[in-house]
Amino acid sequence: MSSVSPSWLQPLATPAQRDQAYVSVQNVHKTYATRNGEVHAVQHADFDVAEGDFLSLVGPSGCGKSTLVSMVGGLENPSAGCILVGGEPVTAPRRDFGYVFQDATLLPWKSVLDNVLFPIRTQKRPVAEYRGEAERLLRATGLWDFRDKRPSELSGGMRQRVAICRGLINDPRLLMMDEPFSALDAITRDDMNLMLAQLWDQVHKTALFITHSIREAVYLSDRVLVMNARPSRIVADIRVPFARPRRPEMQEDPVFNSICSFVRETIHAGHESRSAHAG
Ligand SMILES: Nc1ncnc2c1ncn2[C@@H]1O[C@H](COP(=O)(O)OP(=O)(O)OP(=O)(O)O)[C@@H](O)[C@H]1O
Repeated sequence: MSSVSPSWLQPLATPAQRDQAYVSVQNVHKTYATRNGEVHAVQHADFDVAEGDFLSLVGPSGCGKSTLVSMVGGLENPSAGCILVGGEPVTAPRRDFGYVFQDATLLPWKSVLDNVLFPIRTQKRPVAEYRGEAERLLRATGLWDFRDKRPSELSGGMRQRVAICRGLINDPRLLMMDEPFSALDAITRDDMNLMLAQLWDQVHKTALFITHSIREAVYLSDRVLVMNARPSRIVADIRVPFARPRRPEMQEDPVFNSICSFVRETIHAGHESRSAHAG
């Protein structure tokens, strides 16, 4: 790697910008007590996310990505440190959050449309008022013609699209997506990436996205945080220098490929230094 930092590589943790942050993760740690002792899942996570940014977390398996995003989403509590979203401490899941997980977990007896509207029903909001939004989302993701189908009649990619529509139906200010495409084949995954990039041009939401695919992270994101293997830390912060709308040709650009190489090398360097420690 060159010793001159490229312009897309940002300094780590810039607290001076904290006032403008929408999501603020402040020196967060998470330790799990297990039968075999303590597991330090996340250590010293300290970063902010501006409103409207699509931010991806990449890093080796087990480095704490899901734990970190679960804490931001109020599904887990930090052992130390604090997380603010919109200036409010996060202590539990919130109505203005949306979630999409690796497994779409759709209700098998409900139609596509009813699955998308399900959070509205559980939150006891007036379903009729959200039908227009459900239609808009289903059209934007190419699912409108399948609105009356059951999940078992859909492909894996279609089920994940339903899960994304469901995550967006209540117009969340923050959407968390934990490896939503990891169970899909490579061709479907490419299609999902194009679909999500186009959807983001319309919805402009703040998003936290976890993926093992470096190219997917760089293609979809405004910003990519690279995490090291445990004890996990954020080791690189990249501002992806491509305007929206994102075009598939972006993936042929030398800068795109330089960023992907940098992320890969950074992750591998963490692995190597850990192996050296272990030895
Ligand atoms: N509920 C839990 N109890 C005990 N340990 C846990 C728990 N949840 C996660 N861990 C541990 O915390 C560490 C971080 O897990 P986490 O799932 O956050 O990593 P990850 O980076 O998302 O992994 P992957 O990429 O494989 O999904 C792992 O060592 C994991 O075994």
